[in-house]
Amino acid sequence: MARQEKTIAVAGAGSIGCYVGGCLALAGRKVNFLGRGRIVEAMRRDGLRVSDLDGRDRRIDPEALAVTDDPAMALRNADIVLVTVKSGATEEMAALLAAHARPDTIVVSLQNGVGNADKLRAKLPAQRVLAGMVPFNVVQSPDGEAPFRVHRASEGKIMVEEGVDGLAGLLGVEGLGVEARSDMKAVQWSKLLMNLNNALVALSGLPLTRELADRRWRRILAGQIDEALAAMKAAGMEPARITGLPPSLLPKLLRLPDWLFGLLARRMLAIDPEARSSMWDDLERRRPTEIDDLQGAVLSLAKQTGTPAPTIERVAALVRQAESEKRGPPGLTPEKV
Ligand SMILES: NC(=O)C1=CN([C@@H]2O[C@H](COP(=O)(O)OP(=O)(O)OC[C@H]3O[C@@H](n4cnc5c(N)ncnc54)[C@H](OP(=O)(O)O)[C@@H]3O)[C@@H](O)[C@H]2O)C=CC1
Ligand SMILES: CC(C)(CO)C(=O)C(=O)O
Repeated sequence: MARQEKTIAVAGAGSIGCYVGGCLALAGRKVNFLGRGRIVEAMRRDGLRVSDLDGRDRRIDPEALAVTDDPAMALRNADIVLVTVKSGATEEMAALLAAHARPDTIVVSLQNGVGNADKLRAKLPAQRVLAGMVPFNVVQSPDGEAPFRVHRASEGKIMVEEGVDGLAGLLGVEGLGVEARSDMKAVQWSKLLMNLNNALVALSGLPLTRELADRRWRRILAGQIDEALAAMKAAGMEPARITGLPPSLLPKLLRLPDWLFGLLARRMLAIDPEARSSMWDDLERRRPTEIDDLQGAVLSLAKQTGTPAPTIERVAALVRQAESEKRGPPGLTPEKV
């Protein structure tokens, strides 16, 4: 795949879309950002700042950015579309792609959850749709900071489904490691285990490092992971190894005393102190969360396989309550969960 001539559209210019698209644009790739509202206005006015916990801090001037809220303009000449909207907006984005993207466009879902690539496939029979997985957290600058900044707050390589020659090379640029994988379903289920923590960060309101440093929160996460692993086992599914540790050992690691966990999980804890979770971002902005696609996906599997999942059910109920109250992250203690 010849790199410089390809046009890459970012469908959903938010945290992940602006970080990934920003790294690609900085590397000289042609990038169209499709976004809306506050972020489109900010990027048009002041450009984009892209930083990371490895110390990179780079800027793109507004004149060098192709940013629009017009789907036709962003999508019609795209060779690759990276879908970076939240799960609840996937169907809407799929309809825009069906209307505006070329049949030979390759669509890559860079979303959490295990069902978004399939939702896109169902609406886009002509296009090739690949699943992807983003392991790192991205923090957006607070409202009013200029230029709008996206900061990669933890480590890890993006994984994309194999099958399109040169795709990992096209997307793998400075600040952005990309690996092609043949086992994306197993990768996504494994990421889902990590994402069971998004809700705990959202309910506590704590930064990820502080939440993970507290064994009381880790025990709740371990309980959710145990339930998810039991449901996956009953369904004959094995989550992939995407961190240094086999997924089956995660609950054991999480239940260790704080001092030992801190020692053994040093790599896992290389996280910016500002990082929280994308579900915390949603409660903070009074938006719908991805609870149905994260805890909800495990609950569906648990129901199908007849395995109990009381911890996940309770966490999901608390997130749904916070979502409907629209008062932001409720700041719960582990005892309240
Ligand atoms: N944030 C993170 O650190 C991580 C996120 N992920 C996953 O990546 C995916 C994206 O998350 P994230 O980047 O946080 O989400 P964001 O909400 O930050 O970004 C999505 C953006 O897409 C915009 N959007 C939605 N629909 C449209 C549309 N029809 N046209 C134009 N713009 C649209 C949204 O605008 P509006 O706000 O107006 O709706 C929003 O700005 C999720 O599945 C998430 O779970 C994975 C790893 C880490
Ligand atoms: C924090 C992280 C990287 C892992 O849970 C994430 O996927 C998210 O915020 O959605």
